[in-house]
Amino acid sequence: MKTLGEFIVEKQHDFPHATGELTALISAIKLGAKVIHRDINKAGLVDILGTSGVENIQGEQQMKLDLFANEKLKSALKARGIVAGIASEEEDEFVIFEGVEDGKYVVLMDPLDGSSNIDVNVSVGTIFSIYHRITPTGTPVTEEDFMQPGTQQVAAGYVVYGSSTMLVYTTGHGVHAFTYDPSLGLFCLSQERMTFPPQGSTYSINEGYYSRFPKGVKRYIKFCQEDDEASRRPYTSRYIGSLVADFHRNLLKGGIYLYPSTAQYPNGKLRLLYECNPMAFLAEQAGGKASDGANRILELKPQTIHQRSPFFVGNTSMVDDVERFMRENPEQAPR
Ligand SMILES: O=P(O)(O)OC[C@H]1O[C@](O)(COP(=O)(O)O)[C@@H](O)[C@@H]1O
Ligand SMILES: [Mg+2]
Ligand SMILES: [Mg+2]
Repeated sequence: MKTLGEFIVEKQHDFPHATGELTALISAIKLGAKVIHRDINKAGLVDILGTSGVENIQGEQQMKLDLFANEKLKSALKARGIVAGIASEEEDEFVIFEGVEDGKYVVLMDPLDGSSNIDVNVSVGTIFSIYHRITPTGTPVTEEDFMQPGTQQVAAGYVVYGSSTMLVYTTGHGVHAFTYDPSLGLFCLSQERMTFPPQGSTYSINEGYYSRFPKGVKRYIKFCQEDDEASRRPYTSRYIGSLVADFHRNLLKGGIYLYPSTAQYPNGKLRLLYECNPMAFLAEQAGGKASDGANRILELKPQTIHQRSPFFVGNTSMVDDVERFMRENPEQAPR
């Protein structure tokens, strides 16, 4: 049995100039995940369910668990003295860590993904994306440090709080999964070098919004539901409503997750910097693909911290199919 700590130290050989700081950074996220796991597991017994009564800059109600997870991860990351600043779904602006101007890294995070599932005991997650800062150390980070394309990510990953709690990450050398053993307080290696199965047959989209989807997406959904044994259609429809949980299932079983532009979200719902980019890095490292319907997610040039993007991620052939239907049916989502 190999723990996450041992595995990361072992993998430092992948980086000739490794200093151990990235190892320390991921272990800070690991600590935050343990604390969140502990309270999520007894959510009904502690006061972390329900809304906080406060709205974030995106106009969304912040759940108590959103704020709890944000605080725990923020303090764990700051305490390590290597992260100079963070950006988070739950922070209106990027946060400069005072006194850590020498930190080489910045972290972007979705502290609690799948907020609509918090109160109903359905799997939720945490998503993280790590970059080297581009402004000089010894100075406070600036917005520039967070506006890097996804191709510049040093590492990315997620934690899924489900029937078991798992941490899945990549540093550009494959995708590896660790399962949390609460009796030992350790994340232990459960899958190394994960890849999408050759063919997928599950599609994950909120079909309740069908009438609001672009024509190309509507055509793709019909394609998924047609009978064609050779291509394993009709596909199965599965939608948990937590990106992390839907992605994790599709990574294991083969499939595609879709959140297109809609009338309500003309630029898509998911946030490029701390949802799309990290999942896209993982998907590509697992032999899959991530697109906004036409472009590679990782090459998109960020403009703002909380910008949204249409998001299609999963088996390469399935994302290719969506892109083809979008090209053949260029009509946008009805306004
Ligand atoms: O309820 P909808 O519109 O289908 O949206 C569900 C999607 O929104 C999200 O909940 C957005 O993430 P947050 O919960 O972190 O805001 C995704 O996890 C999920 O896939
Ligand atoms: Mg999210
Ligand atoms: Mg969230």
